[in-house]
Amino acid sequence: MEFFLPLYNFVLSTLVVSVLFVLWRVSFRCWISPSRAYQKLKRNGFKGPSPVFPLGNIMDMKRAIEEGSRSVKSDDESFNTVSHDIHSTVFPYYACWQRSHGKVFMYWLGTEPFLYIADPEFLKQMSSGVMGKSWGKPRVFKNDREPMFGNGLVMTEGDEWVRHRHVITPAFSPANLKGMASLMVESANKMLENWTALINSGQPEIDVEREMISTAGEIIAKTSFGISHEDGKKVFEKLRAMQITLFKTNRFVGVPFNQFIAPKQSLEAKKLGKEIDDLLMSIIEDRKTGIVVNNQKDLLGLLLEGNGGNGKAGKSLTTRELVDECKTFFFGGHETTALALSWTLLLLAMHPEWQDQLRDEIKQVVGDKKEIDATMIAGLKKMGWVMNEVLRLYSPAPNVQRQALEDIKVYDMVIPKGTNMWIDVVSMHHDPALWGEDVNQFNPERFKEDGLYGGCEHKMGFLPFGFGGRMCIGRNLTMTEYKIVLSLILSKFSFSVSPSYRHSPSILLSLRPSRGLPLIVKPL
Ligand code: HEM
Repeated sequence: MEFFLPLYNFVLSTLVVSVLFVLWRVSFRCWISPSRAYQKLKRNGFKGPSPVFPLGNIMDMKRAIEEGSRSVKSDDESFNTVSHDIHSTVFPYYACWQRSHGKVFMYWLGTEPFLYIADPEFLKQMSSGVMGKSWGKPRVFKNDREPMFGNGLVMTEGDEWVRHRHVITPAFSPANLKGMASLMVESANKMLENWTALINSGQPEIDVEREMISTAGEIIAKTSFGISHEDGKKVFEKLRAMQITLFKTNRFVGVPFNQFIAPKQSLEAKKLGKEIDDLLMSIIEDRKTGIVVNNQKDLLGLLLEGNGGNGKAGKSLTTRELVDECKTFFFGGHETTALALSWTLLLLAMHPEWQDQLRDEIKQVVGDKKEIDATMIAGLKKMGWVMNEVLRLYSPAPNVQRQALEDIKVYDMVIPKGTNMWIDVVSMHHDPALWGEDVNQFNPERFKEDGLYGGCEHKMGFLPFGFGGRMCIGRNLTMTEYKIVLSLILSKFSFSVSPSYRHSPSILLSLRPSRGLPLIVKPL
């Protein structure tokens, strides 16, 4: 017995030390480190709602959402009137905190500090002198969205981001986008044939949001990695399933060990992520080895050409990186564009005079040619104003995020390294101080004289595609797709708001009509 005593003591003390170590790590991550960050932000003059450990302000946010939905019953009159004054509907907690703390304050998602910004001048001061590569992306979202974006462009940082952006940018050149236009026309025409069949069968009410998501999904899958073969279709379906798994659940982002709150969903997302990676990996390998002889001008083809072209180490992307970029294009690209088109159809349905104006413009630009092509895009000026006005009122990307990778000085305050930033685009786009008293009216003409900023009082007040070096890489692709799809729709159909439409914009990563967008569609 005495022989075993030293071994027993050793095992026991190792166990105690290990437990103490784990406890220390947990309390450092969950308590000590956030408390230090809290004190530092407070010392620097940043105020905000008081957080409660370990949920931060999450319960306040949930309460504000519940109160908002309780105050609007489904048969409520307010559903039948469409108000574009949406900030307090989609972000009730920020609207409430703004009233007490102004346009810059701090709040907490679990144990993660966030600096909320809805003041364009503060944003300008904060970002001047910080290069694209010096911004981080909130770690808490990187972990959470890993199965969707992997280490693709949206999430990379530092020199890695520079390398990815440098390799990918040429794929989005105007010449390459022109090559993709025919894929867009093809998918849009397929959708419109389907509409004609529905209308002929006596169903003039069409949920245009569902239609746009599916068509834009097909377009982005074609333009990213080619959907023409069966594998492409499978990827597309799995990518959609993963998005729904990740964003339709209550996951307490920012709360330590939150993966154990919805373990089934976390595992499901991981499983889907792995299946998508395997499918994309085999598509890429087939292209690389020439098994699929492909002269399609999709983004993957262009990136592979780029890779083969210079072949320099560090100037190309590995197969793993290409997989992540294909996923990033899909998620970053299809829903945002589809929502821009869906909200446009709603606003045009409410303003038939703008449908007429755009139809006249399309007739002038397309002339006696049979159909729109990429060379005509630039001529559709009024359509450009409409697109900007829709992106202002219903910005599909309702926020932009950053993380400070080093201390950042703004006026006499310091934003400490590690602080996350949440830039509230919806608030700035609906701020009467920036846009005037008609801020909540649909008025595309505000972009007539000032095509870039729509007469906004501050150049950082209109940010549908973000800002600085990290601005959206797909904005020209979106513009091309938007104008092609909208021109084809307007040339063949007119539309009005269905009596069954209920106006309920809400956030599910992007800003979407949560009860669909039924319109009554008529052939011209
Ligand atoms: C209406 C359509 C779109 C909207 C509103 C939109 C909006 C945005 C926003 C707000 C950002 C963040 C910018 C920042 O952090 O400053 C972004 C980044 C990005 N977008 Fe888009 N986007 C759209 C379409 C697309 C498309 C079609 C693609 C690709 C095919 C795409 C790919 C990306 C990528 C890869 C990034 C990350 C860029 C980087 O960090 O360097 N987006 N987008």
